[in-house]
Amino acid sequence: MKAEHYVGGVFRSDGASFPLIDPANGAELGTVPEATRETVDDAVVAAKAALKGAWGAAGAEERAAAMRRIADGIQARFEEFVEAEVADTGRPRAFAETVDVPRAAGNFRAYADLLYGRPERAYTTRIPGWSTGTGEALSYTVRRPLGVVAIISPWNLPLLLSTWKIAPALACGNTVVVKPSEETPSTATLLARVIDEAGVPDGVFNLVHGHGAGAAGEFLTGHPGVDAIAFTGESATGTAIMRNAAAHVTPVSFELGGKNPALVFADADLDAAVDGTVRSSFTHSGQICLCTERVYVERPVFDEFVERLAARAKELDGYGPMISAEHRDKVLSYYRLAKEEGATVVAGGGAPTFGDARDGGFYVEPTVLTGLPETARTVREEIFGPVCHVAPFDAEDEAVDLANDSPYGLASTIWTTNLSRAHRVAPRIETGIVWVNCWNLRDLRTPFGGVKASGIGREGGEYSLDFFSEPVNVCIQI
Ligand SMILES: NC(=O)c1ccc[n+]([C@@H]2O[C@H](COP(=O)([O-])OP(=O)(O)OC[C@H]3O[C@@H](n4cnc5c(N)ncnc54)[C@H](O)[C@@H]3O)[C@@H](O)[C@H]2O)c1
Ligand SMILES: O=C/C=C/C=C(\O)C(=O)O
Repeated sequence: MKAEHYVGGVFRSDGASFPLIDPANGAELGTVPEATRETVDDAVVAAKAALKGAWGAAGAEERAAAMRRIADGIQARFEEFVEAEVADTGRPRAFAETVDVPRAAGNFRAYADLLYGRPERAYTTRIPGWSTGTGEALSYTVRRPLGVVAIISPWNLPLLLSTWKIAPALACGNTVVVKPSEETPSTATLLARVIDEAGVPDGVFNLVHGHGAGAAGEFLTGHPGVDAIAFTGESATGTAIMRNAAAHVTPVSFELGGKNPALVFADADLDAAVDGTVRSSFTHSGQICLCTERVYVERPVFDEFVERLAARAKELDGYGPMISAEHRDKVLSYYRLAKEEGATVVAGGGAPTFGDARDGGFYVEPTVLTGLPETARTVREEIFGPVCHVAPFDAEDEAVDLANDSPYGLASTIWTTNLSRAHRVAPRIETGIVWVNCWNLRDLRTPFGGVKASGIGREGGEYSLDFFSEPVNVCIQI
């Protein structure tokens, strides 16, 4: 798979290039072109021009039809997408087959359906006898595209998370310039092929590859021609982008980091809670922003929960690597820090050896820790690996306080069979998403996003359409 830029309907690979590394064995997969300031500028200019062309004039039905063709195109190249995502990330094949690729196609279908259901999202209000001016008026609201949207995505769910923004942006009639993570350029390049083949007008979808700080990401988010920025990634990167965007007061939608808590009450179905926490802490080797890194367990079931979770963590096999040597080193540095901070390592805590090609890859062991104070860096900072710290609690209020004592607020999970408790506790947790007796169960129409350092705004269903379009009120005096 050769990574290429796609600008104004043309594939090109100008700029210096950098190597793409297979995280499963450390081998070089190919090279990626690094977009220059000129490449980014060309992309923004092409996107701006496309707003004035056929795409700008297209009705909702036409845009929805184009998005369905894109979904069909992803489906038609299903195998290629799976292979590209597996090669870039080292993730288990089944994960790409059941999550990444179907969800990417699903993102385009979901927003095509939403769009077609309510074509122009126009609301009409006539309120007799009410006006701050003179006489009566008819007001109606039209939704206008924002213009050129910059989409910056991370490496952990490359295709899923970029299409989660591309689809609603296109649904609302915007044009986009996408910069995927430098670690995972391949499925974005394939998507450009699909969009090219789907007959979407030139310049509507543009793709530039490259790094973030001081490079393509920064050139794009600081570009005066960009009308909005949708970003998923680390909270610190969000700060840098916001600073850059401030120069042009560019609106942002941010999905950032987390340090997600799970609360296990003594009345929980313990089998389900253990099973759920194995999934929530270790799926994709903990490299999902929604993964649990803090588990609080009511004291009567604490010992049994820890013992069972640790046993399951030790049995895990077939898991994927960290995305890069650098990220592997970061996660291992937290494993060491945890020990220095006084943790008891009840499972994992190091890097595995396999005796095969994987030893050249970037693997770490699924790890369960206990015994740390809440002030420990290991308990406060996002690690983004297959690791959780488990601590006991004695009362419901204490559990809520522990969950909320974090700079982050993305997702949480409550395990209880007490219905009243579930409803009582859920709204008190300061996270954008609260799951009860489940994890990562996603209805694409629901609001998705975080509070505190975990993000700004919500995406999903109508919430995405609200971000990616601008309500304009038209008032006519009668
Ligand atoms: N809240 C969510 O929905 C969500 C989802 C997935 C991942 N994440 C978070 O993403 C992080 C992991 O992903 P990552 O390591 O790729 O994140 P990252 O912030 O390092 O990079 C994300 C993207 O931003 C670009 N970038 C980096 N610096 C930039 C800059 N100064 N200006 C413009 N662009 C820049 C990168 O090139 C990449 O494309 C974790 O913190 C995780 O929690 C959040
Ligand atoms: O990494 C963070 C985001 C995850 C989102 C999903 O898994 C999803 O939207 O299904």
